[in-house]
Amino acid sequence: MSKRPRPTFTEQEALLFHSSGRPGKLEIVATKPMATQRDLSLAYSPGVAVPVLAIADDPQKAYDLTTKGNFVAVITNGTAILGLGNRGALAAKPVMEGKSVLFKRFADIDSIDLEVSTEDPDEFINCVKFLGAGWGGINLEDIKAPECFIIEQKLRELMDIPVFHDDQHGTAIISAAGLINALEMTGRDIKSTKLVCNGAGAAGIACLELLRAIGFPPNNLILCDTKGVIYKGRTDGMNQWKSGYAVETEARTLEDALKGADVFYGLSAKGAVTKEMVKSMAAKPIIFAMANPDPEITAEEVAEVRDDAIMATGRSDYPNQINNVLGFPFIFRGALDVRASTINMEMKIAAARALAELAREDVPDEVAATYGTRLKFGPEYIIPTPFDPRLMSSIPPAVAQAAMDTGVARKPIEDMEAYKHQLNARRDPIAGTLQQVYTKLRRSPKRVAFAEGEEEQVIRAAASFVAQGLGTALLVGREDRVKATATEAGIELGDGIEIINARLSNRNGVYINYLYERLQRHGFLLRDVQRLVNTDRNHFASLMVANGDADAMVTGVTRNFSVALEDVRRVIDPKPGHRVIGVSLVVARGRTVLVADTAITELPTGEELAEIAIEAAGVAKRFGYVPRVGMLAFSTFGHPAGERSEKVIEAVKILDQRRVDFEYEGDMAADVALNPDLAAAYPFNRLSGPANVLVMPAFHSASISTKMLQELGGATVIGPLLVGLDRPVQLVQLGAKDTQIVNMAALAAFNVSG
Ligand SMILES: NC(=O)C1=CN([C@@H]2O[C@H](COP(=O)(O)OP(=O)(O)OC[C@H]3O[C@@H](n4cnc5c(N)ncnc54)[C@H](OP(=O)(O)O)[C@@H]3O)[C@@H](O)[C@H]2O)C=CC1
Ligand SMILES: CC(=O)C(=O)O
Ligand SMILES: [Mg+2]
Repeated sequence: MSKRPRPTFTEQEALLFHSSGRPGKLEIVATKPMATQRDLSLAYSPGVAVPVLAIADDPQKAYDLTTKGNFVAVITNGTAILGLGNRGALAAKPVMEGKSVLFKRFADIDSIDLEVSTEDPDEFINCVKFLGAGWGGINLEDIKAPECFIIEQKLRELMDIPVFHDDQHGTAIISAAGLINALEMTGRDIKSTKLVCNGAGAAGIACLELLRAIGFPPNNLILCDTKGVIYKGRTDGMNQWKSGYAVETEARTLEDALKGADVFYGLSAKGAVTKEMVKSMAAKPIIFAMANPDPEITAEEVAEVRDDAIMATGRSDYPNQINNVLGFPFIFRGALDVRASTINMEMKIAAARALAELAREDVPDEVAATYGTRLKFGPEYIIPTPFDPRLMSSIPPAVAQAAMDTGVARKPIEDMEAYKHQLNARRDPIAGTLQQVYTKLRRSPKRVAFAEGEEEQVIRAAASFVAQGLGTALLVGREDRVKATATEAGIELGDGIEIINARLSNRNGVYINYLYERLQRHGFLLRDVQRLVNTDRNHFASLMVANGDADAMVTGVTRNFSVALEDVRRVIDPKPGHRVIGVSLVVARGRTVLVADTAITELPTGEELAEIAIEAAGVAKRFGYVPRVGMLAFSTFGHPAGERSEKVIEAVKILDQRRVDFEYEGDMAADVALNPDLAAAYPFNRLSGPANVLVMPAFHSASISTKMLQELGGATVIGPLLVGLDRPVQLVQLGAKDTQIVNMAALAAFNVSG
């Protein structure tokens, strides 16, 4: 089996990720203006009394007047944190925060984590039942068996919102989906397939419950725990839930049970299965080793002893990730959207079937771009990945439909097609965009020169670039300095990082000749050029790229953008027939737009604005978008008239003449370009939807608007990306942090300007 490169990270990086900036992973943002006295009077007393009385009168109104309908609480007591066991409620908080941000990231669900510090089920139940009315649903998490069964069952009885223990049902749904496909691929029938599940806790028991519900004969399902096989008559380490799955069998150990078995489900702990056991399984065995963070047996170990296995783990860095992240955001999305009172078995089966179905479908272009390759239904692709954008439009409708069919939907969906469109609009596209860049690089790693190689954050970025399998990092700097900084900061300089000292490099002769040729008629003496090559890292790194010694370059941490760009431009020209511009990716409220020119031309002419539009549309295409370019001004279609708008009008005429192959329109104000309701006043507008590329009338408006969006609008801004140079170079902002540098290095290596 082929292995994807592992996006490894160090323990230090994991801690820094969580502690940097605002500690933790979540913040709460107001959705209504809180600016004036009137706003406050409406948000709080006295205005808030009106919705209070409305809800007191009709509790269902809480869905319309509060966050309830889009709000899920992730609740734990920390007794079974991943496969790490009982580590206490507080230690579970990073996992629960993680789950909350995944709800938001994948399904636009707002969520809060709650850590309840008790191991007593009754105390836990009491706590949750009194708190729960304000939420649309409850995701119980990492609570150990058997207490989790008591807690969930009781809360389901007491509450009229979905209470869903994700380790039980989420895992059961995702693994069932993968299994349905693996069975089909290996020509097996559900009625005669023998499955062994190691782990008789929350996840293991629920998985078998779902398998029975989809048609597995109970006698073909063998369950094991730390004491071995759960057979009829066993008394040691038993409870009523395990008893429900006890079978008549001679097998007493996992080793006995796996002899000749078709399927292994691992929901226990790292390393619980040996290669010998895998060897003893039936032909074409199906092995789902799902313990986190490390599986029962690794894909490599299985590959050593079998070449006919279908292998899946809970990890994102190998093919076939069977992890509940594929389910919970989308299952709750569907349940919340019909205001379901519960998540029942029919909804779970519908989710599993929809997920299995999705992996069999042809992968459309947009998804292929996200994966970096066109995956095909087969042993290494039995289940979609969490980044598959189709999950959002296929799982929630299936869950919602099943809720409606079984009478638990309090607000049935009237138009399913319209609902699917709404779901698509809720997706956050930028993560997919960056994911696509990273995936492509992993398949075709590049050599990237990090010009400011002695800076701590640059060394950190280089180490991360290499560890993520994106390529080789060439740190330009003095070896002793780089090493001393790395040691002091606790960064390991492993394979894949090369330190290149400009002064000692054997390429200097070549670089000096190259640069002298370019600069000799621009007032530079040979001595000046020698000094630049030997002592200036931007010149040196640019020369590496220009002479094919590096594929791409990143710089800018220690120098102003314009100064760094000047250095680079001495070495590298614009690509013939292209214009150098800056494009920023602005991500806000689930929408990504490209803004140009955010870096170079101060007051572009009409001709220059047209060229900027062409370059920016090219970048949009490289990212997999179909460009719709809004040529922005303070005017909309000639009103009010003004000198800058005339340039924009001229640019549109030039684009008309050039018959470019993308949609563009203007002059138009930003709100008309982005808001279809406002655009409706101009029926002749040629854009088929809201603009996704905004060409600003001048550098100042581009720079000011993106920076304001970042500071005031909560937008994430990536860039400006330098576009139109003959070689891939990216400049980060002065003082950029390591993650920003890695992103820019990756974007440089990906070569956004094509
Ligand atoms: N991939 C995914 O999406 C998910 C994976 N998981 C993983 O499943 C595992 C169990 O989680 P969960 O069910 O919540 O935990 P629980 O604590 O509820 O259950 C753990 C079960 O595993 C058994 N067990 C532990 N170690 C071994 C071992 N070495 N050999 C055999 N049995 C063992 C325990 O046996 P006993 O009863 O004898 O104590 C118990 O039955 C974890 O590793 C977790 O990360 C869970 C949810 C989702
Ligand atoms: C993924 C998950 O929920 C677990 O391992 O517990
Ligand atoms: Mg869990």
